[in-house]
This record gives sequence, structure tokens and C-alpha cells, in this order.
Amino acid sequence: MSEYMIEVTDVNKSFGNGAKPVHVLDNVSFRVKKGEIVTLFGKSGCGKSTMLNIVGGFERADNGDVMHDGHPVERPTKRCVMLFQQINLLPWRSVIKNVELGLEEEKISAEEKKERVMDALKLVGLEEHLNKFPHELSGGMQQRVAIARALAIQPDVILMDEPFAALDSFNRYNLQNELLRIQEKKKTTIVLVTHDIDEAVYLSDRVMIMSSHPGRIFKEISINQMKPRDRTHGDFQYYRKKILEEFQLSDEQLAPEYNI
Ligand SMILES: Nc1ncnc2c1ncn2[C@@H]1O[C@H](COP(=O)(O)OP(=O)(O)OP(=O)(O)O)[C@@H](O)[C@H]1O
Repeated sequence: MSEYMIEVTDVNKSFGNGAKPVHVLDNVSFRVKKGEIVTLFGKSGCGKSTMLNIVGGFERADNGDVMHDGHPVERPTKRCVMLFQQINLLPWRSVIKNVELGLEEEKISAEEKKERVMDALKLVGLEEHLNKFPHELSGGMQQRVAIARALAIQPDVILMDEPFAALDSFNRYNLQNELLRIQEKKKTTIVLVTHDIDEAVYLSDRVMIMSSHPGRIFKEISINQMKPRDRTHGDFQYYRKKILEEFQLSDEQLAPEYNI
């Protein structure tokens, strides 16, 4: 059995097949170990979401391989779920019914369904709000429901596309802590896309900095600091600075090569 949950090898992707197709991903390769949190970090438009969609089977690569636990990814499956910044709860369903949604097609007993839903809601601290409707919840609570819905499915991998970007910093910090607590317990593999350096340093085991046009992995940085991390600690600031410096270098690559 492979120690890697996700293996991406030489993935290329272009959009548009007219005179000028846009080459979005260029020979992208990376691997994510089971239970690891890895972040894709890069400028807007560098191809992070496209990469995440390919890992989740929502989009096909033009060539290259994407393996999930040793098997090629051909379509989306419940082993790998995606969480977005837009929360996508059904407004006419209560909290508990929204979380049940993820299990509707599972061939498990009603009892097990209920147990999984309640476990997930307890993990995100919403057991007191089961019968509320989305409009009665704050943005942070709504994102907790979305996380509970993903957890109830018991996936191997959660793909997160800027999941906390729409939240205020208080809610964002709280949810980042909860995510770490849950991940520690469940050992779910997480691939995260974020624009937020602090979020990348706080959550990730490794950060992959992407350069743009076309998107490539420019640099990989391992964050060797115990979790939960202290945002004011010198090591945290060290990694923050390092990512920023590499990010700027990845951007400089794009500067036009002429002198005036
Ligand atoms: N379905 C599509 N059809 C055509 N072009 C697309 C499609 N999806 C993405 N693109 C283009 O591919 C490039 C990469 O987009 P992508 O959303 O992956 O970038 P990103 O790094 O996630 O950006 P952001 O951080 O702004 O979300 C962009 O130029 C975008 O316009």
C-alpha cells in the first residue's frame, strides 16, 4: 500500500482549443502523504482551483496522472470531497437535514446514518443547533455545517478551495483551530487552496508555491513547527517571511526580460 494518498504526475491542462488555447498547468507533479495537510499557494489565476478540480475528478487533465490511494482518478467520488468558500447549504433544509444530504445515497442503515450525522455535528460543535435553518446561522456556523456534511461522508481526502475566505478573522481563526482538532482525530488528508499566508503557515505540513502563466510548482516549503502553532512565535514569522520571499521570486520569473 502506498504511503501517498494523492499522487499527481506531469499534469498539463489548457483551456480553449481555438487559435490561442490558454496553457494553465505545466507539468505539475506533487504527492500528498496520508494524513498530511498540503497547501497550494499562488497568485490569482495561477491554476490552483484547476489543480484542485483535477485532483477531485471534477476536471480532466490533458495528460499526466492523478492517483488517489493508488487508483487513477476518473470521476468525483465520495472518498474525496470538496469544500468551497461559497457554502452551498440548502436553505429549506435544517442543519441536520443538510448534513444528512451527503449520506442520502449511501447504502447504510438509518441508524448508522444518524450516528454519523450526529458525530460530525458534535465534532464541529453544532449539536445544539440541529433544527435551525441556514438563515438563522452566522457565516462561520454555516461553514461548520458544510464541514460536518463533508465529515459525515467519512472521506479519505477533503479538498478546500479558500474555505474560510469569506469569514471575519475571529471566525476564521476558530474554524482553523477546529479543522486542526478534527484532522488530528480523523487523520483526513487535506489539500487546501488559500491566498492567506497566515492560514497556510498555521495549517499546513507543506506549502507548495505556484508560479503563473503557465502554473507550475515553483517551490515546496515544509513547515517544521509543532501544531497548534503560535502565530506570534519567531518560527511562525520565519516561515511567513520565507513563503513571502519565495512567492515574490516566483512572481519575478514573470517579469518581462528586457531592459529600457
Ligand atoms: N473552465 C474554464 N474555461 C476556460 N478557462 C478557465 C476555466 N477554468 C479556469 N480557467 C482559466 O484558467 C486560469 C486558472 O484559473 P484558476 O481558477 O485555476 O486559478 P486560481 O489560481 O485558482 O485563481 P484564484 O486564486 O483567482 O481563484 C485562469 O486564467 C482562468 O481564467
